Amino acid sequence: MIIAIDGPAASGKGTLGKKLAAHYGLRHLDTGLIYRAVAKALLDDGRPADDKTAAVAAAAALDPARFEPAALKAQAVGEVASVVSAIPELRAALVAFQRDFAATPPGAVLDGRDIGTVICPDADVKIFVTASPEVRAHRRALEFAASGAPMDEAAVLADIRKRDERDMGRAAAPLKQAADAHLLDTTNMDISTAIRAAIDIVEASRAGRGRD
Ligand SMILES: Nc1ncnc2c1ncn2[C@@H]1O[C@H](COP(=O)(O)OP(=O)(O)OP(=O)(O)O)[C@@H](O)[C@H]1O
Ligand SMILES: Nc1ccn([C@@H]2O[C@H](COP(=O)(O)O)[C@@H](O)[C@H]2O)c(=O)n1
Repeated sequence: MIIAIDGPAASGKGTLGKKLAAHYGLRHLDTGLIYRAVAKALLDDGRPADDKTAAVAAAAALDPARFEPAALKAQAVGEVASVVSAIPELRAALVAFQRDFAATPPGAVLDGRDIGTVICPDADVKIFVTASPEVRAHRRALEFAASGAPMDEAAVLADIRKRDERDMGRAAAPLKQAADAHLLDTTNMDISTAIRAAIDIVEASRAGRGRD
């Protein structure tokens, strides 16, 4: 089974992706980490975020087994990731890895921005998870504070709005809900309610097409 989860920044994609993968015994790929790793490579090398050649070279050198999520989750890395991810050549260079991951038994949950629309258009289940920008900013600010790197919530909200706009407005694989994706708005749901709702979506989809 392949489950595609897309949605805007800090909407809860990774949280749901991890839980669904554990629940169904699938592998999980947070595809945002890939774009963040390319962004970090450019930052470390002092390259501009729109350096196409350096971005494609960084993609070719990536080793997901060596990703350090804590460093990649920094706000500054996310900001550059949302610029670098608009480069069509970079996106093209990353397609095969993501599709191979999805196709490897026993199946996978991938979360990102273009999973249901571009990477896995034939996914068994597609979920588009969202929440209001204010709620997402609040959750992310709590997360930054808990990690020991507190950030002003208004600044987090501004960053989220800017990233959403870039991700939805770019020409290459923009963030949008696939026509056959189930919308999950978690604005008024706590984590356990959101997970239950996501499992209900998967179960309803499986029942609809005969369990696999
Ligand atoms: N329904 C929820 N209620 C409360 N907090 C939540 C909920 N869903 C996720 N969170 C929290 O919100 C924060 C962002 O969630 P998460 O990292 O899963 O989002 P994301 O969409 O994967 O983010 P990114 O865009 O960076 O990939 C985390 O701290 C997570 O614990
Ligand atoms: N499939 C994807 C995943 C991510 N991006 C870009 O990377 C940025 C960081 O992603 P997070 O999920 O970790 O927030 C994001 O803002 C996107 O620009 C992408 O384009 N496609």
